Amino acid sequence: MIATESSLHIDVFLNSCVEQKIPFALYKLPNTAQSKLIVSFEKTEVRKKIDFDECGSGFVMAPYHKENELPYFYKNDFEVDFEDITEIEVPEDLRDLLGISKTNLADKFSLKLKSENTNSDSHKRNVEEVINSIQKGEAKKVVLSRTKHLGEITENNFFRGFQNLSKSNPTGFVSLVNVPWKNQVWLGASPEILVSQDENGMFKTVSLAGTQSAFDKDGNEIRPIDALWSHKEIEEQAFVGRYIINCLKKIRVREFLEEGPKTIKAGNLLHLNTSYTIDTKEINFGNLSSVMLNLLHPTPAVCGMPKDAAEAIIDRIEDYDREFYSGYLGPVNIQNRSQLFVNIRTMKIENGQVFAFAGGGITEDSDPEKEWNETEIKLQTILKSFS
Ligand SMILES: C=C(O[C@H]1C=CC=C(C(=O)O)[C@@H]1O)C(=O)O
Repeated sequence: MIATESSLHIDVFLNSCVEQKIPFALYKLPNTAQSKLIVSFEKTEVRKKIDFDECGSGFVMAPYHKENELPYFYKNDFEVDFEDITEIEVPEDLRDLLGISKTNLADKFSLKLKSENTNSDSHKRNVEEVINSIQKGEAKKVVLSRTKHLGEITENNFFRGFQNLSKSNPTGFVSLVNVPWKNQVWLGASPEILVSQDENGMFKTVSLAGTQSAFDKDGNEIRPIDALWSHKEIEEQAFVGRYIINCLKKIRVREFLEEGPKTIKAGNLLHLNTSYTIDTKEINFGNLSSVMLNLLHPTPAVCGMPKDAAEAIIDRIEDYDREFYSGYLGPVNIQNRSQLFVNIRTMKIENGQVFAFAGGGITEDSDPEKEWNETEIKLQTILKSFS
């Protein structure tokens, strides 16, 4: 695109939106090169229960705790699709709202890493406590997570962070979301579909769990087809699949296509993945996505089994608020498609400080040391944003 009077560098535009507290969501769908930017002109927060038939088109950002907090909804007042461009045409009214300054924008998204070593003791103690609860019969699987203060942003170019993550995660849902009401920006690359429904009424969800590095100890890439999985990981993933099938049983949906488990690559990691596809037209269940969204979230990939017991254990043992981590996010009713992803492999930037999040499924066979290492390699995914 040729730069004109009303065109702006996308990085200048995004940073100005953050400064001026204008809500936006920038995202790239898995296995595509195209990105989309959605900007809402609504300065006050819009929050609602997500029913795909009623909520209109826009972007959804939902927290983990569904009881306390409704999802945020970003109406698509302004939309741009782009692939290689760096300039976007900005309408006059939005330009005025932004008060753009073209100067002083960093060329990088860089981080001053926190110098002190992270102490693994408290997470390992928490893992042990969860294993004890499981041994006492309180639950079968619990996803225990932690947050890590990575450090302070030194050069602030959010678009560069998004581009870096898109490059290192071609198969992920990469997103950069400004949540001005909380003074937070969230950046992540999710490997996990929660619910999606396309223009032909095809519904999809997945069971994703089990984690290993995509590289062997010599740094060579492991082909997904060669990956070996332990009993613990196979069981951990099966819990999620069983839960999805139980949700379908509850609403009497019997016709679905189950594919997997297969090993998939997500950035620097490998996971076990099974997908479930349903033709909503064939079974005459147009609103399946809304019903399933409500039943599925939070799945045992981020919470546990049985759900209520796992939720209570998480609330008791985790010593921080997950906020949007392990919630869900994505476009709704955009080009007749809705695609919501689980908000994992993510970080928040708040007052220039960066906090990343990672969790792992604990079963009675878990080993605290290995669980700690798993959260560390998951955090590596998000560190790829910086350069
Ligand atoms: C909860 C996370 O990952 C989930 C998704 C895939 C594999 C997982 C696991 O192996 O434990 C988790 O269930 C996270 O990355 O923070």
